[in-house]
Amino acid sequence: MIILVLDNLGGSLKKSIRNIVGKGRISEKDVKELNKEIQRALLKSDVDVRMVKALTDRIKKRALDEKPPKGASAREHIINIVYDELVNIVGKGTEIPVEEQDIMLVGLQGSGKTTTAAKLAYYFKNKGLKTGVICADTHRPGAYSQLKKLCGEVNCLFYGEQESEDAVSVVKNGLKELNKTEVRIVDTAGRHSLESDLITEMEEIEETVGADRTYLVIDASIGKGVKKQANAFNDAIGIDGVIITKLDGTAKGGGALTAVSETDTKIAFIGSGEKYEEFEEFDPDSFISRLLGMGDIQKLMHRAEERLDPEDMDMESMMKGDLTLKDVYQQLESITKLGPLKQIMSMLPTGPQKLPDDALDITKEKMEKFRIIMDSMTDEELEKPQVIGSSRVKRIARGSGTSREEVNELLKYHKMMKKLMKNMRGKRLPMNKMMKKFGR
Ligand SMILES: Nc1nc2c(ncn2[C@@H]2O[C@H](COP(=O)(O)OP(=O)(O)OP(=O)(O)O)[C@@H](O)[C@H]2O)c(=O)[nH]1
Repeated sequence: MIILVLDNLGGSLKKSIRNIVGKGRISEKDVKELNKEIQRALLKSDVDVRMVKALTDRIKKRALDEKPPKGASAREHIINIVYDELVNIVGKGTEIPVEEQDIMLVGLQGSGKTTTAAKLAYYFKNKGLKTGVICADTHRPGAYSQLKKLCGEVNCLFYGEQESEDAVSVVKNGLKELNKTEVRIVDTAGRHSLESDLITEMEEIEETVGADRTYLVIDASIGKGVKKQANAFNDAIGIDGVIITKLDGTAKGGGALTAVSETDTKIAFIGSGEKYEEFEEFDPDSFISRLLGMGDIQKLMHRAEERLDPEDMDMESMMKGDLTLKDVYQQLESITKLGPLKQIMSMLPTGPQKLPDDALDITKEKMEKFRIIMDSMTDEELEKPQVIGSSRVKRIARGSGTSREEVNELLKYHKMMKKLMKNMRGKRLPMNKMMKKFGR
């Protein structure tokens, strides 16, 4: 799952959007306030200042000039505008062709190219294409063995020449050697700055490979210097897309966004860990939907369809009547089938309440424990958990061989779910309508 590039943006933006309620038309003051939040958050995330200014100017102009479409509230209208403009920056869905191709990876030293080469190989191998990787990094001593080892783990072909200093010749030989593969990935040497001899070598490799796709690999935490770098790579060999790595770190991500905008390309993939599986296609839609707090409903629904029997997830009944502990247990059980509860919650448009992080950390073992605890409860307690005071907690813990903390934890879930359901009920919308309303 994507870690938000613009984590900073999420909370504050949601808050200002939430403030625009019940209005037919957006005021200049509303836009100003919203734009201030957007600017503050984006600048904190290291997005280029001119880019931020241009974005918020466009948002302001459109918000004040354009009339909300018929039937849409001012709030929906502004969400759409912000959404559109953010999509304009990160790029609309990038298509990753699943076909025979030569790929070249370039980037600054340590940006994660070598790791990404293996991740890409794994990605295409999983799509059923025969994949090979060529190590054209003849500068860094450890590059050859690092890539060879990674290719072994991913189980794809590898070509490299440990002793060679001539990257262009290695690439030529590698392409010949791997001519039976369908996807060939060339990992090049990292540039720590843009030395002219390395630029020349990169141009020569690009000519030799005749790459169908050249990806600029960027460390997510890269700051303002990215603009110059991205332009230099783009001028030298032309960039078709950006791969952002290390999104699992304390990434701000603004630098990467600037690179995308500067080179007029799109984010193709994102990497969020050292392992080769921690890599996925960039999905701007879900990224921005969640950023705006609209809930990634489509994804959730899709997953629900994939993994659940329809009767497993009866959201409407969850919202009716009083929740018993048995209901909570059943719902927790079906919801956890969808994925980690925390993730699910982040996808649902549940409104302003914030759930404690640890409360969402629910595992199979925990579910088993809850079941045991509930076995020690009377029918009355199961139907009306509010009757359970501290002496009953003690008794239930003793009876079930668990601790009082564990019993209280189950009761905490009950309270939390009840609150959540109440909140949804407050919207007076049946779930399916709500999905439509928030889904895109
Ligand atoms: N946490 C995390 N670490 C990553 C990710 N991608 C790469 N790394 C780590 O970043 C470090 C540098 O990655 P490399 O793949 O060696 O980088 P490189 O660009 O090939 O390096 P040079 O060849 O020196 O230019 C390694 O320790 C990787 O394990 C990622 O998505 N998340």
